[in-house]
Amino acid sequence: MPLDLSLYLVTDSTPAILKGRDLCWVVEEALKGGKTAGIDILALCLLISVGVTVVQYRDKTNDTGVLVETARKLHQITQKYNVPLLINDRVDVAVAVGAEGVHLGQDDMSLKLLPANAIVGISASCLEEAKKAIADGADYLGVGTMFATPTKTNTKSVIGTAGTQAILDAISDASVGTVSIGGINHGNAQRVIYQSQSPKKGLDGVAIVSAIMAADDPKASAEKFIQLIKTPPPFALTPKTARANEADALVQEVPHIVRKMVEVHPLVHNMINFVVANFVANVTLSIGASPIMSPYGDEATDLCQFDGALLINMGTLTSESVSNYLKAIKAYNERGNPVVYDPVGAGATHIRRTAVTQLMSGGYFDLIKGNEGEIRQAWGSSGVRQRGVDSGPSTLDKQQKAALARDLARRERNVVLLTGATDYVSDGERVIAVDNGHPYLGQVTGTGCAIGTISGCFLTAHRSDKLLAVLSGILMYEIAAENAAAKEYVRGPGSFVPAFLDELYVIRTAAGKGDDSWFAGRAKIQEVKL
Ligand SMILES: Cc1ncc(COP(=O)(O)OP(=O)(O)O)c(N)n1
Ligand SMILES: Cc1ncsc1CCOP(=O)(O)O
Repeated sequence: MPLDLSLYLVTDSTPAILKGRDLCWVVEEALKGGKTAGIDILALCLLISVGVTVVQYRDKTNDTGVLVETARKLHQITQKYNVPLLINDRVDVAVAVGAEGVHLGQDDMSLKLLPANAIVGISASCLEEAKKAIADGADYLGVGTMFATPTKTNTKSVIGTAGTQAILDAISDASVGTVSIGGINHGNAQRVIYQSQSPKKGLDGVAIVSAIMAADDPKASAEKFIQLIKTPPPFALTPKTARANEADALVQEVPHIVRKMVEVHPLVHNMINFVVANFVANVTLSIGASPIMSPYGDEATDLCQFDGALLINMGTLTSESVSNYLKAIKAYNERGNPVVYDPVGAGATHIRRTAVTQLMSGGYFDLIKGNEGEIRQAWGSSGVRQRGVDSGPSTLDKQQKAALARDLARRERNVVLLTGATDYVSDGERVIAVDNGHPYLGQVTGTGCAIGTISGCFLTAHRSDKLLAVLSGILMYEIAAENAAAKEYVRGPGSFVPAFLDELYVIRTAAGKGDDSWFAGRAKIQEVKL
């Protein structure tokens, strides 16, 4: 029997999950997936999996007699679908019913009783456990716990996608299979797979308990998982046809996108550091959008209903910030609204480095924006040490910066903006270098943070091409800075700030009237070919 780990169902017999339904009925529904009645189920499921591909019978409460009886019934069902049945913890039960194998924890029963061809899965929550499981002969690893879950509260550790990726990376030479388990649902399954991917090894599937076993329609739930797993999410935007000069093509669109943003008048929910909040609110108003500052995660449930963007800027992190951010990210992700992440000072302290990992494995960011040190930290480079929030001396040349932005965007299926004298923005396919702006921007606190908020405004207004949205925001912003710095009364950062707000307002007013002259010939952008 083939071992396809793509959609791995772990059963649960507790009343809260089964809700009065028969365990075998739920499992059979999940095995059927979307198979149409009337078609020869066996023939069909051999051709294409549309339901779960492995079943693990996991029952922590019943006695051995019930376990054997239930396992036998389940086995009759799984055999119809040519899907392996594995038994959790109990090698003796697996042997008694002739199940295809077992799933064991690190300290569970010995394998001696099992036939040689039995499938053996072993749980692994860290690298040492993964290595031990491989040495013990595991065919696959149950890697987790991915996210905290009420289904199993006695988990050893919650490792997220970053922890999973580290394990996969370290065992990339082993031919062992891997599934992730813990808190996986329709909203995060794709992200779990692509964020956990290491360069040489990725997950073979996801293991699910409640999102199928407790679903009102287990068949539909399994089918939806299969769809999500089998169709990789697109990059933030893959250009439909490669264009000879991507930068020229994008430039033509920018004034329309700025007009659109002004018309939409987006709301941005800022979870932003207190140093820059006032300035960023004024910048947002000047471009014709609407800011709200709220560090309180529970408010996101209401605020995300306005279909604006969320900005997470961790410039003044506190002990409560991360849990508040995670609540807000979840609310916006579930609603499908844009989320921008500015990992300010990401490499400065151990706490910030940990926060980056927690946040990046806890949700999806449409845009990650930061200086070189921050983007390297988000990528997971070791040894990034920022002095405060500054990037520190650059260690990368232009091509390397462009490649870093592209690779992070490619991995995260999003857009990455690496800021500096030249900005690099990438959606994993295209990389555009932007040379607009003025050195005064580097002399005023908050000018970098405001780009996160501005990007949120543009991502809200223009959702079909995230790279173009972010690029339009940067160009509006940096051209306004150039215009402000050119005023004869601007002599330094102090006089620059009011002039800058004015120039943002001037562009916004022109765009609102359909006048694009502010943009003609001003963009200094080029595509970076890697
Ligand atoms: C596929 C898969 N992965 C991990 C587990 C957890 O197993 P274990 O650590 O033994 O915990 P219990 O399931 O015994 O609570 C699993 N069951 N399946
Ligand atoms: C058995 C197990 N092992 C680690 S988490 C978990 C339960 C996963 O349940 P759910 O898919 O409902 O989060």
